[in-house]
Amino acid sequence: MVKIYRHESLLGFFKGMSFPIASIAVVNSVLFGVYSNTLLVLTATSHQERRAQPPSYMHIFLAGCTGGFLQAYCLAPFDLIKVRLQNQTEPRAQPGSPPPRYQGPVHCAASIFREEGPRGLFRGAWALTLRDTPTVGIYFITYEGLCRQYTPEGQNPSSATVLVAGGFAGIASWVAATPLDVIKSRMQMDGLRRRVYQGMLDCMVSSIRQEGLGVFFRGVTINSARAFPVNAVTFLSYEYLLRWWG
Ligand SMILES: CN(C)C(=N)NCCC[C@H](N)C(=O)O
Repeated sequence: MVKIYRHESLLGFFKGMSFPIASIAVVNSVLFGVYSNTLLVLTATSHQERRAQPPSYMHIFLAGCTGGFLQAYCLAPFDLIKVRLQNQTEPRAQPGSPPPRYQGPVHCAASIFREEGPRGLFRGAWALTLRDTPTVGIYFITYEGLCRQYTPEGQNPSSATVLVAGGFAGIASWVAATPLDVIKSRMQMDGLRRRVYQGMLDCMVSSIRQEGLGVFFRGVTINSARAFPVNAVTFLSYEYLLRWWG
């Protein structure tokens, strides 16, 4: 934090934020929409009926994985732009210094499109899909498991339970996702100047060789600290919106 502040001032902490904000509504709608509808197909029970007839953990996991798989494709271009902007560490343009490579999210998207073609916007999408498919399954299983544990049978979970279960679901899924998150971000940065990795496996092997197994847990603390409040609020909104409109 001190280094970012010294090098890039307060603005450094907000780098690449506009795109995630623009994408978050779309990506979460796809995730929760696909999850709910897959569960509906698998169990033939609506959200309201699910408290009386809880779905099995296998159905919850499968519905979560389906949601994770489909959301990864919507997320891929937004996530790529965020990673490219966050890794651009030149200080803000000063008089006389050359402008940064990407001048903002739209310029970044246009440059990738021009230089690498439409497929360039999906660089790292495979790693993202592998990261999100199982870990979103874990996300929903943790949430449901904790809610059931702390809610009397047949009742809706209280707001406090939803907040805590949502927060821990976020942490559990991010702990599981961090190894592939590291690889995904390296694949997304690869090709910016020259290609370093032959593919995902090569990226994993050379990362372990150069930095040891600890590389797979880089960023896990900050990911978890962010995951708790974000996912507590996400699940609270989801539960309340479904109760009002369901
Ligand atoms: C890659 N992982 C861990 C997940 N996709 N988890 C489920 C949703 C996470 C939530 N949108 C968040 O940004 O924390």
